[in-house]
Amino acid sequence: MNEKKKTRMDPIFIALIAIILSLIAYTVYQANEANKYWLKRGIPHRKPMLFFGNSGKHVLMRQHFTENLLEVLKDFPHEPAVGFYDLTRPILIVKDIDLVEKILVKDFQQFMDRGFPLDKRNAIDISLFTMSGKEWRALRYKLSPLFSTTKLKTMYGSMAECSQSLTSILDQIQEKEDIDLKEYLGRFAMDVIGSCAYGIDAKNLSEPDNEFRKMGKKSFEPDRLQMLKFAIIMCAPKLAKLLRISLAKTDVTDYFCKIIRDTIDYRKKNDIIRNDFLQMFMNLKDEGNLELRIKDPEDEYLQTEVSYSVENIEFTDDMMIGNAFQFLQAGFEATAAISLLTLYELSKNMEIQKKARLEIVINVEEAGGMLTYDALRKMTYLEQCIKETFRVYPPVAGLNRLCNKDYLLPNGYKIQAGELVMIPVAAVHNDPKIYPEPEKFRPERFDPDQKIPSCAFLPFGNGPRICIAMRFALLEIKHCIAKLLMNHEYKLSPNSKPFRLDKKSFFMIPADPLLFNIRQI
Ligand code: HEM
Repeated sequence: MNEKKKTRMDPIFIALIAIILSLIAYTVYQANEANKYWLKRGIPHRKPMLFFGNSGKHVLMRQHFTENLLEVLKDFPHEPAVGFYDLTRPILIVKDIDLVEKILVKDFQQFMDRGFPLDKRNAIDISLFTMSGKEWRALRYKLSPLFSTTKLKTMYGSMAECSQSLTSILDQIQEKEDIDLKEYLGRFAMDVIGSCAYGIDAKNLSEPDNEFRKMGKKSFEPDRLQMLKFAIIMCAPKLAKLLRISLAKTDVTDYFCKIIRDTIDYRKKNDIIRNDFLQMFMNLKDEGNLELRIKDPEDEYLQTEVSYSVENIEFTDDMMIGNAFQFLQAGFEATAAISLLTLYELSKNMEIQKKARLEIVINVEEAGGMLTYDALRKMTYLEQCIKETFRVYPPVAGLNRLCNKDYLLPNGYKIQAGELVMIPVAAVHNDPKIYPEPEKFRPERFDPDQKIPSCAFLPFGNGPRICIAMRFALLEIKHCIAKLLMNHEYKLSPNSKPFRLDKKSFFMIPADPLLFNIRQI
């Protein structure tokens, strides 16, 4: 009886093994074929590994993505564009700054989208960053006024309140005590965005163990599952859609979305109108539609009144929540990282720190002892220090663009419609032809009389898809550093380990805590 059962199972078992082996063989074949893409296109590239392409070390968290790109590009110092495999997905890396300018600015119409495969069923993934085409254009147009000078001046008061809390906490620190500034700057950045964006007192500085801080930190904590999800979304977008894979971490997004929803309800119930990001999203939702004015190229010869056709694009609930969440999240990590790294560089170069402080003190005195918006604007050397930090540690490794129509490069090579292009920011920032001795920290590179080509400095990207909040982020960082340098002197603690990049992080942040000793002035 047992014998009979065994013989009946065998064919099923064999068939199953055959199916699995065929699937493996098919997957290996497909991956192998994918690895021939740049060879067939005649584009210089590094030999890819099966399944891992050229990004294996990064995906396995053994190398930061910025280092990954720099290492590959080192093999091709004279090539303006190089083929790269992000796992199995081919991407054209363009580092020649004239080409970069064409892609990001001059021929933007052909490189308008980021090519992020967006699954609209995941509300939280819908944001200005991931949106494309007409929807992106209409929303970008509506949101840009959020960052006008008038709006920034209004938000400046909230920033000043948060920085006052920060310096009061730092005042309590003893001179010889080692402090990990990253934690304090992270709390400050969260309080600022909570307050400027949503009118919330997030209390990260006063109550460091609160839920807002924990969730904010968690949203950027890299883990292997997140890496895997990202890899599936980028390399197999159809599979990602089928499995409804989202980059969002459910507990984090649930928490922040609840805050956003509760704040909206509270404002509606109590007729509260504020001058912040959330109000703008609420107004758009009330208007119902985003109006898109489309210029008809056929009419351009008329040269007089240009005629527009108008298209209405619905501003959905999901768009409101997704964008509100992205604005909240985008403000957390990168601003704190750059503030920390500016203080790190200024602590390694005490002369630069002294020079920056002198400029701050003079301008504050001229403004009657207050760190006002206008006083801050005059601090050009401080701004140069921050820009140099951005050059050395650009938070975002690459700017992605999707080519939507065949595009001929000056060297005769064609970028095909549907191909992904990436601008490797750190490679541009480390080009010795633009920045001699790029490994050195030199704020003088950004002296007003130094002419740096516009697409040679890209921490916020460039062109119509440049970071919408660039001025806000710069203002926050500059205000924070000015306030800290006004009140304290910063030195690196002898116990601080040398800077080592955190390979697991999305941004360029240190793997070990940078320890400082501070002295009240
Ligand atoms: C130091 C801080 C920041 C850095 C370094 C940074 C960097 C960037 C970069 C590199 C891009 C892509 C640009 C491109 O593709 O050309 C971007 C886009 C974007 N950023 Fe930022 N960002 C920062 C802060 C913020 C903040 C605080 C917000 C929101 C309040 C924000 C909102 C956005 C949005 C919505 C986009 C998409 C813009 C679009 O596609 O139209 N960013 N950012």
